[in-house]
Amino acid sequence: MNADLGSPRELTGLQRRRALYQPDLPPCLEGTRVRVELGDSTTTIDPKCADIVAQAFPHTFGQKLVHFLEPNTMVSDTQVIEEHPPIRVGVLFSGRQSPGGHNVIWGTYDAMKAQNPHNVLLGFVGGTEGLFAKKTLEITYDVLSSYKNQGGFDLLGRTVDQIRTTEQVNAAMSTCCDLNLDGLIIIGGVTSNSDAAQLAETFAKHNCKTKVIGVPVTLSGDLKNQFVETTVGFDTVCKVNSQLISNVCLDAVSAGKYYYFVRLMGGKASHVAFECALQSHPNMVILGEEVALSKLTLMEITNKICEGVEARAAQGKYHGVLLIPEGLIESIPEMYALIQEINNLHSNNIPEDEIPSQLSPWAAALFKFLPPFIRRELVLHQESDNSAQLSQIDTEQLLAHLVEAEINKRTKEGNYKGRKFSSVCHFFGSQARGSLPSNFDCNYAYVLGHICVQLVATGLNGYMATVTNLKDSTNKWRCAAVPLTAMMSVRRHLRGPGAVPIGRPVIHPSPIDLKAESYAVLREKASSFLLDDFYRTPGGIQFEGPGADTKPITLTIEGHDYLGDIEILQDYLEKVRTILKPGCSREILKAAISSMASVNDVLKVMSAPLNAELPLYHFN
Ligand SMILES: O=P(O)(O)OC[C@H]1O[C@](O)(CO)[C@@H](O)[C@@H]1O
Repeated sequence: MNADLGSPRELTGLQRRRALYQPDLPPCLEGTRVRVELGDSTTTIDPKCADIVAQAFPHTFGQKLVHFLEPNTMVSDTQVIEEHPPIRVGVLFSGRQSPGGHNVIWGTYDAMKAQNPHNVLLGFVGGTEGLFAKKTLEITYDVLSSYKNQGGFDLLGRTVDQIRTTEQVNAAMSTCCDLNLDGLIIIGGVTSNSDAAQLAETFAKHNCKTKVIGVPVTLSGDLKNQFVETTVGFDTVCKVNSQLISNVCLDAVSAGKYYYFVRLMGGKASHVAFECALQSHPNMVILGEEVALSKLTLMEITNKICEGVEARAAQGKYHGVLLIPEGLIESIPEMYALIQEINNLHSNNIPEDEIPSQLSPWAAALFKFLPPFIRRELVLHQESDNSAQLSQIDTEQLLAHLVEAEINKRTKEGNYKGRKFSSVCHFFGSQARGSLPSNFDCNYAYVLGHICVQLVATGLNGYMATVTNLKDSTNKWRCAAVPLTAMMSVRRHLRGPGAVPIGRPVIHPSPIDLKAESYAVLREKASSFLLDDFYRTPGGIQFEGPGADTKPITLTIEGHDYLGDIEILQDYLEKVRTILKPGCSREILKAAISSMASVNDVLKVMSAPLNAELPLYHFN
């Protein structure tokens, strides 16, 4: 563990200014008389798995949904927390670094101190290992001061995102009992929240008083379902990556000689690559979900890219930008089968260097076909969820290598008459993960921290803190909590009616919905993206001024009551265009903004449409 964790740090001017930013709270969380309503009982996200989940979680399955009420709502069946006896809560970063994580802790701290100044918040230093080893740091005003609205997870750090074995669960339980904790807040993605559910169940079974609450924090944006609209960190990571991608696009078109192959972090699902494509308009993006659906082979993907290269060469263009998600490699059917074999060998404790010789003849042939660097990366030890280490597999280099070989072949055969193909490869991962969080992530995380405290105070166990209506301004956000078991399912062997569920219930990463409106928007633009160099420059994250409160494009598009009606959008856009002239004065801008339904409507209009770019407006 790093000895510097949690120490006060010297902040730059920008960091100091960010530390002063005060996230907004929705009305339902303001004041000390927060009202909580219990709603319908839950089953699971996949009704076919309900029995299995119920059996695995007899103490925590089927609990009710929880809503936080607006201060003036008249409802009879509500719980108003009048008195707040002092509570003790522990918090840890279980998942991977994601911008905004610190604000969950800040929100928790503020809510606890508002309830009762004697409340105690303990942070576990070093994530799960700190939890097992009872290594804590008391969170105080001073400790927090240099971490508010800041990137990283370095207030507490993290180790392995895993609380799963009996030994680990028992260690966590004895820590919570010894420290007399009323609540344990686990910050992380699908894996961490699945483990949180297991811990909640075990604590309930053993009458341990600690209530376990999960918080959806992961840059991957894949903890997404009917209850969770997005995760903390996704917005920031997409904004930072989109800026980097757009820089690379401008570089590519300036020199006119390279193809940039950019792989983006984001786990198994392609949400980050998808959102970044909508924000920066690269020439091509290949989503893992599309490849899995069409069962495209490695060679078919290579040919698809080569066709794009040829089409651009026919227009005299020898540059381009291609985005791929890190999970693409696992979506390619033959690679998936190979990776599964490797995973099985790992599970049987076969050492990395012996894996190649133990593969089936079919898998061995594919393995041999791959370039040596990919072979080395494929056999690396597994992630905590026993899957391949996607961040370590240079799929962008593999594709660049295969495309080059194919273009050379076509050139020799006389089928490609353009210039030589050249590529530059990048992996954009931790560059974005460590960023200062956007206002959206700062607010979202801070609000989630507040919700966690109310859940612990209400005595709820095995819940995830959630916020919906995120596409709107903070004062319209709806705060809630959902039993973790309601998000669980069991993977099936085969698709179709004969499918047999296998494995233990967990919260699975959600793939991109290829029937969603946002995906239709992307596909509609695909040929223009490919040929027209329709690059978009969203710029760096804006912390103040117009643009500071923009939301992820996918989140806004899927907010149907807003963007579903394209005519309303165009109407707004027209209004903005006529009222705001480039370089207009601050007064006109203010008047224009207040004449709109809300500031957010204006900002959404300015940020969301793909085909209707607005000029930049400057304050005079
Ligand atoms: O930082 P680590 O431990 O290498 O983890 C990397 C993984 O974590 C994530 O950032 C989030 O799950 C993935 O996108 C990535 O593959």
